[in-house]
Amino acid sequence: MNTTVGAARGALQIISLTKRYTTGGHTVDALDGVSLSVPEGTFTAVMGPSGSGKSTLLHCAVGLDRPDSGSITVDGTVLDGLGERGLTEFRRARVGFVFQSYNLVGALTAAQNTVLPARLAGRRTTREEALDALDGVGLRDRADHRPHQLSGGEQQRVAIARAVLNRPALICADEPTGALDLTRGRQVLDHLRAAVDLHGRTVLVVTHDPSVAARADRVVFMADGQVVDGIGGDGSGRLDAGEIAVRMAGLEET
Ligand SMILES: Nc1ncnc2c1ncn2[C@@H]1O[C@H](COP(=O)(O)OP(=O)(O)OP(=O)(O)O)[C@@H](O)[C@H]1O
Repeated sequence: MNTTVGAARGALQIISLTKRYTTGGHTVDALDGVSLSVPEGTFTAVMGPSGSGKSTLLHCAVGLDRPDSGSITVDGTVLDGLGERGLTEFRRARVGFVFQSYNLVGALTAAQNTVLPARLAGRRTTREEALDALDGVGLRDRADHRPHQLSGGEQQRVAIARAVLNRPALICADEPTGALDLTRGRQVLDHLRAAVDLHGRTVLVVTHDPSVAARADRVVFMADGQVVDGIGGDGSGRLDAGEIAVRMAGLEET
């Protein structure tokens, strides 16, 4: 089944993506014909049972992994034919990461980490720019701290400042609040929301948490490597965490 959710044009367009893993004679269709369009300036959450293909989808969308077939376009850049070097340049210039496994460089200060992707992409940056970005996540006074001197939540906020400063076409987050307490998790979501509402960024978040998904404009549900359901995205206002939890429970039962 191919399911297309959302508008025809967008910051991210995924068409008929497939990805199969074969390990020790065992085959898994991690992505089984996923089509998804994420409009610019929106916040989309991806939910689904464990093993449904969420991380694989996110990794393919940002060029960290390659699908077996299908097409991915991010803000006009078609990833399909890009070589390793092209993909690396694409990631540096066009995507902001808030991933647990793609975190801050330990030897650099918060300010240096914040401007790192922009510098790697060849853009000149100033300390003032870094301080402004850190100010946006309430961490201006921590600019000269190194990651080990920051809490987990503060590190996530530096990752968000970094993601926003680089002006990427797409900000992707994998369980951005997973390791955080309620208050810090809420702050991280406030900052991601502000990146969309104040800076017009496009955000894609994978989460298991209905209250996190409820902060999105739209929730896309996956099961068995396919997009099987969606909620929101029609501009009708706040999503309801209870409704999201009910849909998730339905997927986990099947
Ligand atoms: N490198 C790999 N080798 C073999 N199988 C893999 C690999 N990566 C993922 N898979 C399999 O592909 C399927 C989808 O995995 P994926 O990590 O995308 O799911 P997920 O929805 O993100 O799960 P979770 O919520 O548990 O993180 C799973 O069955 C998983 O075991």
